[in-house]
Amino acid sequence: MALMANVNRADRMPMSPTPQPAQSPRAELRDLRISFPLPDMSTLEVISGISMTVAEGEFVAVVGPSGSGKSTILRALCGLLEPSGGSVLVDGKPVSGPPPGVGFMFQKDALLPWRTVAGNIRIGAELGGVPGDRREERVASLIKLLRLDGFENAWPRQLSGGMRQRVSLGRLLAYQPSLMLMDEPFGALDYQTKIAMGKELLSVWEAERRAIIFVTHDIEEAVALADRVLVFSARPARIIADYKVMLPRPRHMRSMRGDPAFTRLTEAIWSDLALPE
Ligand SMILES: Nc1ncnc2c1ncn2[C@@H]1O[C@H](COP(=O)(O)OP(=O)(O)OP(=O)(O)O)[C@@H](O)[C@H]1O
Repeated sequence: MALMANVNRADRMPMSPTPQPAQSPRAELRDLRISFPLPDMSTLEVISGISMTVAEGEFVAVVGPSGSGKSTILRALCGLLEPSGGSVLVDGKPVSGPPPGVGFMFQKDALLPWRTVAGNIRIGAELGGVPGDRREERVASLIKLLRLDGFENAWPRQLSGGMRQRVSLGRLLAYQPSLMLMDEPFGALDYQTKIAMGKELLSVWEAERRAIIFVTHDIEEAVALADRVLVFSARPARIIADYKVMLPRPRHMRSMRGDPAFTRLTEAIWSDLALPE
């Protein structure tokens, strides 16, 4: 494990066992192990005993090398694959199929091209069981929150990449998930749009406080957004560090980058991942 000389030790939480939040966790992995069978009859061990919890309303970012198994844990949490060992719980219940109240957002948006902006967001409200008489109100408030006013009747093909991701986020929020699984949701956007989307996500998260697991390759993005940053090792993945991000909220994307605490934490994670200068 990397040296932590530059980091306030209070920022770093004990590695084992994972601390239990006071409220019942939204999501919990207990000694999760996942292996995949390979065509030559051997097995690929991807996750080797990960334990973690995500409390209600907590924003947890996950960083780690490519292929370390970050997306795999999200797939396990949404019931898309069965663990080889350990357990996966959402709202205290073992996951054995897509759990209710869990929503996803991926790098590539999956907007329906035959539905307008409002229509795409409305799907989330429909699937999330928002009563018919409250759907339009919910859709309208999300359109406002995500600054999509004036584009309610636009088609996905008429939108920029950032706007499409804002619509995806609107659809996810309309579903009213208690746990949001986000897999590099802004990874395909240009730098400026990515920063703007981070700001957008923070403002809706600060308003709605839903639990989030946010997978990213971008260390600065992880620190800027999250309450905690988990660092995965190379495959088979273990959690090699669990940082509490002590930066105050509300966070301001630009000024925060000049904060020495921000720099110390990003540098510590760079060293954990042994990334070159
Ligand atoms: N169904 C599968 N069968 C075999 N191997 C798989 C399967 N799904 C994932 N893997 C392997 O598991 C490993 C972890 O994949 P995963 O997509 O979780 O990594 P990741 O950390 O999200 O990577 P990246 O950051 O590049 O997106 C990879 O080596 C991948 O090839």
